[in-house]
Amino acid sequence: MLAVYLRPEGRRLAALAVFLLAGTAVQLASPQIIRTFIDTAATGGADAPLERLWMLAGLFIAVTILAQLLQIGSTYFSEQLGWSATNRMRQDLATHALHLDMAFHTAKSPGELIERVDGDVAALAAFFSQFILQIIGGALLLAGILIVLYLQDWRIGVLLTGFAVVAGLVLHAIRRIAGGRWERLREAWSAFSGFLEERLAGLDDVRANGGGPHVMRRMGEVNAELLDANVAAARRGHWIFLTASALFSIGFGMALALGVWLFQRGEASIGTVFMFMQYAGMMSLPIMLIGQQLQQFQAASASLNRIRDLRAIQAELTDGPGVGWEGRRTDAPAVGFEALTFAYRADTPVIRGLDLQVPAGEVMGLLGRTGSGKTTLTRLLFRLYDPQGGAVTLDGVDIRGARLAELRGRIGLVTQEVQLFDASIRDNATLFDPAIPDARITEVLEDLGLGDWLSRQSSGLATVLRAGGGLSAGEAQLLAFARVFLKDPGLVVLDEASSRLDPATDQLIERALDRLLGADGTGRRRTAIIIAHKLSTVQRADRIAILDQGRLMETGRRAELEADPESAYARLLRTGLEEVMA
Ligand SMILES: Nc1ncnc2c1ncn2[C@@H]1O[C@H](COP(=O)(O)OP(=O)(O)OP(=O)(O)O)[C@@H](O)[C@H]1O
Repeated sequence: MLAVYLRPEGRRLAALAVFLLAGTAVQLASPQIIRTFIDTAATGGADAPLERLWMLAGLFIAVTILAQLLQIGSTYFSEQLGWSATNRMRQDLATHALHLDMAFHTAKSPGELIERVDGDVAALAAFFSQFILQIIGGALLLAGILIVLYLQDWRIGVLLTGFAVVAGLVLHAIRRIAGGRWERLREAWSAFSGFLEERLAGLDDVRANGGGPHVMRRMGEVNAELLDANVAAARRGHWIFLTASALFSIGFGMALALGVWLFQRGEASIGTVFMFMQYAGMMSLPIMLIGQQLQQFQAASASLNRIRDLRAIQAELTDGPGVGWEGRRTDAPAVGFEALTFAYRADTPVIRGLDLQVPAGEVMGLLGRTGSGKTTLTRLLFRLYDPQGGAVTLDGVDIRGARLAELRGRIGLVTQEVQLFDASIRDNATLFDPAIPDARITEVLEDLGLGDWLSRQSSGLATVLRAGGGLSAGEAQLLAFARVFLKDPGLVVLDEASSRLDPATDQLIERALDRLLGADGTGRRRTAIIIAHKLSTVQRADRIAILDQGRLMETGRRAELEADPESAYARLLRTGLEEVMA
C-alpha cells in the first residue's frame, strides 16, 4: 500500500537520496580536515605554513556550513515526502469512510474514525519522514564512519564496530525495561481529555445542578495522575539518557586509549588520534536514533495495519446499473414499499412485511408511536440501508437498480435535526453546490421569510455560520426548507420537528409547507411523505398511513378515514393526535 503512495513521489525521493548521500560525505570529510590541520600545525612547529592552515580552517567552516545546508535540504524533502504521500492517503481514507454504509457509521463512533483517518495517518507521516532521515541517514553515516576507520586502521575499525553493536544492544535492552512509560502517559492524557470533553459537553447540566465543586475535585485527581505519569516518564527517560551518556563516554575513552597507544608506537599521528575521537563522537547520535526509530516502527506498523483494515471494509450498498433518471429530478414519482422487511440487528425486526403505495403527486402523512419505524422507512427510501426482504420502488422501479446519486438527487429531505456546517450561509443553503447562483439563493431565502434575517448578517450570503450555534430552531428549519427548494426535487420527505416554535416562525413554516406541497396555488405538486407531529400538518395529507411496530395498521384517504368513526385515524384524532404522537 505504501508503494502506491510513494510512486508519484519519485522526484522527491531522488532529491532526498542525493541530499542524504552528499550530507553523509560532507560530514565524513570534516574530521579529515581537522586531522590535516592538526598534523600540519604539529609537524611544522613555528614554521607551519600559515597560508595552508588558513585555507584548511576556511575549508572546515565551509564544509560545516554545507553540512548544515544539506541537512536542511534532506529534512525538507523527507517531510515533504512523508506528508504529501500520507495526505493523499488521508484523502483516500476519508473518501472511503464517507462511502461506507450507515450500518458501519452507526457501529463506529466519530472519534474512532477521526483517530483512524487523522491520528494513524499523521503518526505514519511523522514516522515516515523521520524514518528516512534518521534510520537511513543514520545508517549511512554509521557505515561511512566505520569504512573510513577500517581504511585508516583496522584495529580502530574493529574496536568501534564492536562498540556500536554493544551500545545498540544495551540501549535496546534499557528501552525495553523502561518501556511502558509512554503507554501510561498516553492513557493519562486520554483520560484527561476524555474528562474535559465530557464535562464541557455537559456544561449546562453541571452548572444548573451545582456540580462545579465535584467536577473540580475530580479534575484535581485526574491532573494528579497526569503529573505522576509525567514524572515517571521523565525519570525513565533520564535513565535512558544517562545510560547512553555513560556508554558513549566509554566508547570515547576506548577510542582515545587505542589512539594514544597507536601514537606511542608511532603508528598514528596526533591528528589521526584526534580524528578517531571525532568519528567516535559522531557515532553516538545515529546509534541513539536508529534504536529509537526502530521502536517507533512497531507503532507505525500498527497504524498501518489499522489503516489497511479500514480500507478493506467494503460498502455493501453500491450503485445500481442506473435506470436513466437523469433529467427527471423535478418529476413527482409514485413511491412503493412492497412486502418490505428490515432489521438493523438480525434478531429485532423493525419493518415487518409492509405494503404501502404513495401515488405520484400525493402527500402521505405517516403516523405511528415513537419507535414504530417511520424514520427507518424514510432511510430505506434514501437507500441508506437495504431491506432484507421486499423492495422500495419509484414509479415501479426497484431503487436498487438506480445509481445512488441518481436516486438521492430525486429526493429532498427536511429532518427534525438540521445539521449546520461551519461554512457560509451560501454553502449551508446549497450544500456546497457552487452552480446555484446567489440571486436564486437570496430569492428562496426571502420567499421563506428569511430575508430580514439575511439582511442582518454582516457579510450577507458569505457570512460564516458556526456549526451548532447562531440559528434559532425555527430559522434552522427554514434553512432546511431552503435546501429543498434549491434542490427542487419531485419527491420530498419531511420529518417534522416535534418541538414547539413561536407563532411567527410557525406561520413561516406553514407557508413554506404550502409552497413545498404545491398548496399555494402554483399547482406544482410534489410527492411527499410527511412524518407529522402536528394536527395542522397531518391535515395537509391526501392519505394517511399509521404504523404500529413496523406493520401497517391502517391506510387510506384522509377524508375517508376521518369520516369513518371506526378507523384508527378517527380514534387518534379523538384522543388528541398531538398527545399520542409527540
Ligand atoms: N441505527 C439504528 N440501529 C439499531 N436500531 C435502530 C437504529 N435506528 C432506529 N433503531 C430502532 O428501530 C426502531 C424504529 O426506529 P425509528 O427511528 O424508525 O422509529 P420512529 O417511528 O421514527 O420513531 P420516532 O418517532 O421516535 O422518530 C426503534 O426500536 C429504534 O430503537
